[in-house]
Amino acid sequence: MTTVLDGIVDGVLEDLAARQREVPLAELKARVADTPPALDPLPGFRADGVSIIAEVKRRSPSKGALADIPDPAKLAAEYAAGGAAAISVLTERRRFGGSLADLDAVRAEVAVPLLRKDFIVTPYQLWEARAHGADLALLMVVSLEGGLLAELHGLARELGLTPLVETHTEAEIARAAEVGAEVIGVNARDLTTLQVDNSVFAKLSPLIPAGAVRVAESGVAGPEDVAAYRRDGADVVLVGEALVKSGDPRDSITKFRAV
Ligand SMILES: O=P(O)(O)OC[C@@H](O)[C@@H](O)c1c[nH]c2ccccc12
Repeated sequence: MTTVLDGIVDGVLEDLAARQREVPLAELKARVADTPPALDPLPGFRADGVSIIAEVKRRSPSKGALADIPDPAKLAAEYAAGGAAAISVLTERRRFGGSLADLDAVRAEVAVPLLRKDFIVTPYQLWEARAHGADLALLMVVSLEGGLLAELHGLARELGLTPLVETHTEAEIARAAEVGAEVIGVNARDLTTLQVDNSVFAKLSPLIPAGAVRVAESGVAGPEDVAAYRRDGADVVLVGEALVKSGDPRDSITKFRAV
């Protein structure tokens, strides 16, 4: 059965092929050599209280248009001022309206760690992430079969990137643990069906190895949702929609951090 996710990844691979024709890997590698080293997000993630990853997200396959975000750097500056521990920049174009240009713009504006949020299934995308100033990269277990998860996890770390290893099931947590993931996310949204179920985090959180950072992803509408994730063991909560639609994202993050 083909899922929503399969369709997204097909589009990602077509866009990727076009970029690879434009920018050979050797050129990306040269850019990486000239890029300042990646920032370490772990101290911020492990700090007292709940940490927030604030996402720059224009639209999504499940919700359609969320916000225009004509100036992603300005939004990111608000996120940083509110005390976000990291900023997630969606770079997927077709379904989420993002780009590497958004990542560049945000990188030029803020000094907080940046997550490249995309459907990363090849080494090239990790080199791109680093070349465009990302400090973290999303690796979705569901999309990385066989040895690919370990391969990309290893390469990310060689590049100084911190992998955020995203899961949605018990079996995926086991695979994240197997590759030694230090930062494990549980997405409340099943990307094969787009259904959101916030209770998935509470079920899977106890299965995350002790010592790994626990990230609750998706499904936050307000501070009470952050508080619930926190009670269920989240060190970090990743929020998109509620922040891009908030009239005052700085204040929203301040409230989320205070739960
Ligand atoms: O807008 P929300 O419900 O706060 O969700 C943010 C984030 O968790 C979501 O954008 C996300 C989580 N994992 C992903 C993987 C790919 C694309 C998007 C995502």
